[in-house]
Amino acid sequence: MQVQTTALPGVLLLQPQVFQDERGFFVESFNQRRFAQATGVDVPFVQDNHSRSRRGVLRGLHYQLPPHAQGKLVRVVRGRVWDVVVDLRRTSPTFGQWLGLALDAEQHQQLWIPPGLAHGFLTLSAEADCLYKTTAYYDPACERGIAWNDADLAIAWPAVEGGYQLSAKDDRQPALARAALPDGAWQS
Ligand SMILES: Cc1cn([C@H]2C[C@H](O)[C@@H](COP(=O)(O)OP(=O)(O)O[C@H]3O[C@@H](C)C(=O)[C@@H](O)[C@H]3O)O2)c(=O)[nH]c1=O
Repeated sequence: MQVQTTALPGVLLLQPQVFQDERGFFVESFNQRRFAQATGVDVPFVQDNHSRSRRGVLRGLHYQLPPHAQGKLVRVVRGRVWDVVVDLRRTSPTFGQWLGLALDAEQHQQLWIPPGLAHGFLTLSAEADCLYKTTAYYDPACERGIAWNDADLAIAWPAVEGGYQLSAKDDRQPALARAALPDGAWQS
């Protein structure tokens, strides 16, 4: 597994080894020991999520507050998305900065997002299936969001034919400046 650091501390782009042959491919999509060795992150994952989205669907930007803050290991098994994370860790040198990158089913990349970042994605292909593991259970009471189009963040979402489609909830998320953030640690 190859590990690439990113502009946001702790956010890692992982490239697992893909075994191609005449039948198709094989990949270890998750191996706890290999993941811990490669990233230095040794955390239990407790929930696996799967969402399907049509082109133009934009989900996000989502996070959960402590004590249910989530680390997420994200991959795409069908189609292509543009994935975005925003650093919400007040003590981070990159607080308030965002990172966007493409994830797709062909390349099998995975994005490790530690607790303390908001996450979202835009579907670029006709359909996309996104799978992600989380380090804490879903907790609606701790669920929070930030506006995808917050002018201060100025996220450069790619243009998509037909425009963006959001949930009613994501249509009215607050700007980062008005978002509920903990002062202290994000780790659960
Ligand atoms: C996230 C989640 C949702 N749900 C339910 C609540 C709701 O009725 C339905 C759809 O929820 P949402 O609209 O929040 O789904 P969605 O917009 O796909 O939310 C997800 O977005 C991406 C970007 C993330 O990073 C995830 O952590 C998660 O927040 O599924 C669960 O039961 N468990 C979960 O873990």
